Amino acid sequence: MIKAIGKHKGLLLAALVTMLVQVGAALWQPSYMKQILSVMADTSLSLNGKVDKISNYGVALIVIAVFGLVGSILNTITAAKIAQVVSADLREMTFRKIQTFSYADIEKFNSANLVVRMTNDINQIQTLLMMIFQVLIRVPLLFIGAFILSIITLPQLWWIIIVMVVLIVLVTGLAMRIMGPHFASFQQLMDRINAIARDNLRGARVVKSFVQEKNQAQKFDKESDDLLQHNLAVGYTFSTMIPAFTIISQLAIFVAIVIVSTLVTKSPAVAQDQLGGIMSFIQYMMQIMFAIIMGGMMSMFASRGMVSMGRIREVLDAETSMHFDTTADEELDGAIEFDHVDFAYPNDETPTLKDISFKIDPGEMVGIVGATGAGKSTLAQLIPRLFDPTAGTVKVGGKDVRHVSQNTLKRTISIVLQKAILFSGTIAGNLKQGKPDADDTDMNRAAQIAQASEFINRLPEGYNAPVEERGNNFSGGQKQRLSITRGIIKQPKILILDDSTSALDAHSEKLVQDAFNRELSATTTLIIAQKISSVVHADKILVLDAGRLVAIGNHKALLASSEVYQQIYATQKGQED
Ligand SMILES: Nc1ncnc2c1ncn2[C@@H]1O[C@H](COP(=O)(O)OP(=O)(O)OP(=O)(O)O)[C@@H](O)[C@H]1O
Repeated sequence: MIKAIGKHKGLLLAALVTMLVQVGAALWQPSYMKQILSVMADTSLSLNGKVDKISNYGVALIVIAVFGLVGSILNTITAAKIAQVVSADLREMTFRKIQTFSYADIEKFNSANLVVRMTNDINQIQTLLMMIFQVLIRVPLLFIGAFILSIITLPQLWWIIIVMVVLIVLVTGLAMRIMGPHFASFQQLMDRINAIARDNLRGARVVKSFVQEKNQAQKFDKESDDLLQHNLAVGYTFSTMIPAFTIISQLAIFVAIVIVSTLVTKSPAVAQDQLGGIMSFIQYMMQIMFAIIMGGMMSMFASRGMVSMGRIREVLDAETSMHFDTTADEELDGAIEFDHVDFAYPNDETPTLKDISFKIDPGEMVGIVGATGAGKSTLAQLIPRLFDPTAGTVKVGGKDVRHVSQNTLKRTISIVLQKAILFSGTIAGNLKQGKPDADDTDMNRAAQIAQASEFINRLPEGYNAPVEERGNNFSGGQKQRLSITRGIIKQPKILILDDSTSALDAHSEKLVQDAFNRELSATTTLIIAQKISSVVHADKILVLDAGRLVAIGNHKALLASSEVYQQIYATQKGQED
């Protein structure tokens, strides 16, 4: 953060200078008030003499006030600018950092939580920065300046200032103690509220079809009411704090006036000076009170801002759990090898994969089957290094994936995930995520294999057709075909299809498979499938059961030897019949 602020030295200086002008003007004004009142009470001056002097002081007062006003406006503008540019820098730094996170890092933080950090937490920091550059230096300067000047103005009343300061500090301290814990809860509640809202909106179709609106609303209301309670507690404390300050200051003013009147009555000789002084004294008292209140407010925003700053620092300082070798990019073949691989998800104690070993030769078509939750997707995600195994090694082209460059892995492997995720933009934009320099020929070739060209060509804008947020303007099957197109466009050596034809009808699925056999015969293809019919022709089938590889072989061999495979086959056959 200091680095981010340090980049804007010119603005920092401007904020400082304008703040000093503002404080100077505020502290200077009361002394002129004192002069004006002293002139009025001066019996030795003629009326004309008094008018002349008062006019001069009046002009000086106006000039100082104008300086103060201009200083204040410019300070607000510069403070706002610093707060905005620094928070924009922080937001961009945070986003860039998140882009370097591995899949495991994102899981660890949780994506809703990261969104809150990039929005709400950055806003809190922006407010804090604005406060810092408007009041941080102003508060102590104003406090010390007004304190000294008030005592110089009416030395007899020093103790009133001390008593007032002690009382205000006590009230402010008490209020902070009451409000502090509520601030600490704000951010956690915001995380929870955001997570509910995000899940609800993302899963809008599920919510509607299961008529879950009421449940969702109740869940949301509970968290929102919690937040309300904390907000109310802060509000109530705040609303008692302000009248308490008013009472303290009015009492102090009252006592000061009573004492000055008594002094004046007792010794009229000093009346002129005392009377002039009381006005300035009251103004300084107000400034002291203002400084303490501003200090209190500042510490309130600071406590919220510091929590947010801590949360942003956590992201910026996070060591990514995955480091890629900086070795030169290389050409790897499509061989895959798992050697005694164990894997447990972050924050999960029980391993999802246990002691998995197998070899796949380049160009083979391999099926992976197993009951739901057996670990098929997890196994596939270790090949492109979305996660690292907790034990054992995963090799691609004969090399441990931890010792090849990220670019090499990206070029060699494509994974088409179970859930077809498209980004808003155009079809071409989405396909180019697979190969940035893809031309029309590349797109056409890939789309034909994935059986997507038929519906893309029917769209008036073809490859430039718009894709809405999360690809919502396409059907499930179309989204899957577009994802497959994106996966094969770069002609990878290894293609992993994680249940990626599940939304296609049997005929379309057959067309995709035939096209794969024809066009991608040199590509190692891993097909994770729910249906055995999707992998019967595979060279090999891996059978997973509760995280273990229980059998490996072709369909015929497995039917003869694997009990788990026989069971799956029997259930599915029953369903088909
Ligand atoms: N991101 C994750 N964090 C923690 N646990 C996970 C995560 N993803 C999956 N799991 C757990 O790992 C196990 C294996 O999940 P996986 O998705 O690999 O199974 P699968 O065989 O592909 O299932 P399906 O056929 O239903 O897709 C499951 O018990 C699941 O709960």
